[in-house]
Amino acid sequence: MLLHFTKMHGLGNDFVVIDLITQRYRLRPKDILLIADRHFGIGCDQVLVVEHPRNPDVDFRYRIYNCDGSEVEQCGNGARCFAKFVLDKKLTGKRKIKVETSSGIIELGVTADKQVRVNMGKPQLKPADIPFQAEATAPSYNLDVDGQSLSLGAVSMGNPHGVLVVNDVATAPVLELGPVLEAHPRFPQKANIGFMQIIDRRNIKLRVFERGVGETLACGTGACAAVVAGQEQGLLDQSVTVTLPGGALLIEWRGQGHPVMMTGPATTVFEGAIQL
Ligand SMILES: N[C@@H](CCC[C@H](N)C(=O)O)C(=O)O
Repeated sequence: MLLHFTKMHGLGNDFVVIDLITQRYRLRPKDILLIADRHFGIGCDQVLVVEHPRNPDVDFRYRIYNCDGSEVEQCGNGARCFAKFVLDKKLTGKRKIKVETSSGIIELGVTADKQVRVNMGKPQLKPADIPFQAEATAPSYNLDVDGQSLSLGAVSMGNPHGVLVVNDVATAPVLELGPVLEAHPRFPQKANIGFMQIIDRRNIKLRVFERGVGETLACGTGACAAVVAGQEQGLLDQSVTVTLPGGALLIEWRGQGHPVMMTGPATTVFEGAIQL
C-alpha cells in the first residue's frame, strides 16, 4: 500500500501525520517503527493518526505513537499540528474542533494570527491518576535516585510528567537524569521528565526528556505540566511563556478545576508517500 503522509512540526517536535479518513489502512506496529525511523524511514518524534471518531459528539479521533512504537495518551505539539492538518486538508471547516484522544476530549481552534490554541483539559494531580506512587497529593515529592534525593513535581496532562526545577537548563543533566527518571519505579507507566528554569513568575525555560523518544526540541504537554507544577509550588503566575529549545509557547492555567490552555505554532514541512 502506498500511504500518503504530511511531515509537520510544532517548535521542532516533529511528526508524520497520516489521514486514515480518506485512506484505508490498518497501521501495524512495524509500520510505526519504520515511519518514525530517521535512517530507514521518514523520521519523526511521534506518528499522529487522524481517524473517524468513535464518539458521535466529536469531530475526529487523534491517535499518537512515540517513535519507539508505544501508543500514548496525549501530545500537545501534535494537537496543534492536528488542527492545522484537518483544516488544510479540508477534513473540517469548523472553527472549534473537538478531538477524542485516549485520555479524553480536547478542543482546538486557530487564532487570528494563525497560531493554534488548544484546551488541553484539566491536569490531574492525584498520584493514582498520574500514575505516581505517593501516599497523598503534594506540590512536590522527594525521589531517591542513586542515593541522591531529588525534589520533583508530578502531573498528568493525560500523559505522565515529572518536573524538576533547575538553576540553568543549559547545564541541567537532562541526558543523564532523564532516562533514569523516565523509568523510575514510582512512575509505573514511565514519565516525561521536564527540567524547568524559572526566569520570573511569567517566564520559564524548559527542556524535556520525553518518554519513548528522548530529549525533543519541544514538548507541549511538558510545557503545560511545568506551568501547573510551578503554580502548585507557588513559583509562577497564571499566564506563562515557556521557552523550549525549539521556540516559545504561551501556557495559561487558572488553577485547580480549570483546564490548561496552550497557544503556539504548527508548521507543515512537506508531503510524501511511503510504500508499506
Ligand atoms: N511531544 C509531546 C508528547 C508526546 C508523548 C510523550 N512522549 C509521552 O510518552 O507521553 C507533546 O508535545 O506533548
